[in-house]
Amino acid sequence: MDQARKTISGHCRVDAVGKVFGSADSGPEIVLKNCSFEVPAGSLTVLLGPSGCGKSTLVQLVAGYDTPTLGNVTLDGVSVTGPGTDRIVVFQETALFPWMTLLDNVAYGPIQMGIPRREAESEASALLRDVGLKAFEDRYPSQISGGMQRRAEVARALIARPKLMLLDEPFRGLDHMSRGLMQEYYLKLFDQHQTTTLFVTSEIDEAIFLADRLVILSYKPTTVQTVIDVPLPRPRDFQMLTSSVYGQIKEQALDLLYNEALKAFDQPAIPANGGVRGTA
Ligand SMILES: Nc1ncnc2c1ncn2[C@@H]1O[C@H](COP(=O)(O)OP(=O)(O)OP(=O)(O)O)[C@@H](O)[C@H]1O
Repeated sequence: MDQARKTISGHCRVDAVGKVFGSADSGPEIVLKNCSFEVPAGSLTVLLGPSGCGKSTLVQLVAGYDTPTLGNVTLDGVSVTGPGTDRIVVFQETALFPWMTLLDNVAYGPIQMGIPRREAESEASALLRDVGLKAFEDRYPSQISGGMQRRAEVARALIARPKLMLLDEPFRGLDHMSRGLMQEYYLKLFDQHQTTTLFVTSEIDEAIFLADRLVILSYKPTTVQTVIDVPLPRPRDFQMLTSSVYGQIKEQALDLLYNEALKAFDQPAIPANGGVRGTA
């Protein structure tokens, strides 16, 4: 990867965003309320919040797959009004084409954009090497493990040179050891490519280990509780999980999240009419 590709673009602002879901039948559900935070260019910013609080909803709004009810999202000062090639989302579910080899999967996007096949394949091959899959580039997705599939997906996202990478719980569902290894791998990749990243997780350890800054969310109606800078040096390794800085940040994050997680746990089921009382 040449220096020219190291970018300091991708500054994202989520400004006073609100999102209400619902229908005439179910009634309104205020999921996000006055949510504001920034993803500084070149940073790895992690959104951390209890399950169901609206993290994926925020990703959808930043990706432009959905629009806020209130507020605004900008990327490098330009309002997000729909999906664009400047943002790539990597989801938990694999989106690799099962009928293509890993090399073809990663080279697919550039070839579609008109890049000559040899050039696209050479770049795809270099990226697969970066994610530790060089020896597997002729395999099909079904012939590799779940963790390898996620790495191939990250390679496929990086080849598109997005300004902003959005990763929505990409390591969810992997076993504990694979997840830890994926985090280390991902950090190496981030240090190398420096693509501005918004990473979503509900795992505190994963969040602190990866983040330059943590954006901690409340439970619904969800807003930003606080933003915590993570001053752990890079490159990082798992030894840092025992450092005092790490311990202090974890304590702070746990304090903030515990009560919100309880709210999520205790939430009563929403009745079919969304809890709206009839007028007798
Ligand atoms: N398209 C939609 N229509 C109606 N409600 C929605 C829609 N998308 C999300 N919601 C509601 O928004 C809330 C937040 O969902 P979201 O998936 O964003 O949370 P999350 O924090 O990503 O959850 P998890 O950590 O469990 O993946 C939920 O109550 C969900 O039912």
